[in-house]
Amino acid sequence: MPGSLDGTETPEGFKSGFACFVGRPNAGKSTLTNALVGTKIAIASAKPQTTRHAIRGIVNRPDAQLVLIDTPGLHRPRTLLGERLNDVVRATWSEVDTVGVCLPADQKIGPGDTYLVGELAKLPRVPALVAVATKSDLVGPTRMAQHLMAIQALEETLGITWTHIVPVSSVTDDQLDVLADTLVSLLPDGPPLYPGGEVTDEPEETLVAELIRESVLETVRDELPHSITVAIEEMGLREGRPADKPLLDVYASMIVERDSQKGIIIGHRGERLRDIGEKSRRQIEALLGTPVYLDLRIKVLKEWQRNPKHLNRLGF
Ligand SMILES: Nc1nc2c(ncn2[C@@H]2O[C@H](COP(=O)(O)OP(=O)(O)OP(=O)(O)O)[C@@H](O)[C@H]2O)c(=O)[nH]1
Repeated sequence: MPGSLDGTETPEGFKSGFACFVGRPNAGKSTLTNALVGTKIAIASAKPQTTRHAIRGIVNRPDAQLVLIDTPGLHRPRTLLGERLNDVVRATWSEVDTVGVCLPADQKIGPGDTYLVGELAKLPRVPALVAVATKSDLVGPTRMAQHLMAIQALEETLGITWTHIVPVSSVTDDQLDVLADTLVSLLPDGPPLYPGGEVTDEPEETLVAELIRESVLETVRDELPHSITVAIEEMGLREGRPADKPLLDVYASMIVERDSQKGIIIGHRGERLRDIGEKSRRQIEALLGTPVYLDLRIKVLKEWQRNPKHLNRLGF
């Protein structure tokens, strides 16, 4: 008996399953996820390694439901955080039906890419691999042809098989439909895994923390390395408000490693901190559709990336 979506029967031949995009930092994974899902969920930014959580977007079509998981990048592990992230990545890879390996067309295939694909090849159960030549708008046909040949050549050097190789651009919407069809074709038959129009099953607190982190990175640009994380201390609707005038209280901490970084975030006379707070608040309101009171603080947790106690508290 097929499952039902909004009370209607699942059509014959309906497909559903999971996919994730992998690739070096800045390969265009988040942008591609957003372009396919059509809602901003994963966090895209010009800075590498902004995606730390497995954020899912759902592509709902009349013939299929494709659940996209946005994993953090695989690192050559140097810190405990790096190792934990790699475990998360491998666990995700083992659960999906297909992995889209994003190889940006404006960059030569490098050691980072071969390392990544090599790691995929080592999994006990290798998912269907689709090579996605991202950012096709940035190159001409000659460069694209070279790139596609280099991608093809990985089959022999790494002992893998691409089920498909698809060039796409998330910016000009080039071939996104082809990619969606390709990924859907690799899913098993089955009813929708998530009924209704949900686009994410990530807890709201995680999304809110990611939005704040994005605002910080946008505001401080190149002055702050990636040693910042955001923790939601408390989040809830304020009691005693009339039902038509809800207010969401959010108490959040931005966690940095050094006092000097705290100064960078605060800025001259606290201007930056105010900017970050304002930007974050507007984004959270847009995401959740509720007015927000945001209490944003900065904490210095020395060397949090290396300390297991801190990592556990932060959910890594
Ligand atoms: N021209 C062009 N730029 C793109 C395209 N896709 C992504 N970008 C840009 O490339 C940069 C990185 O994109 P992201 O989607 O954040 O990359 P990512 O792979 O998720 O990056 P990490 O989170 O660091 O792993 C951003 O500045 C995007 O705007 C594309 O199709 N064309």
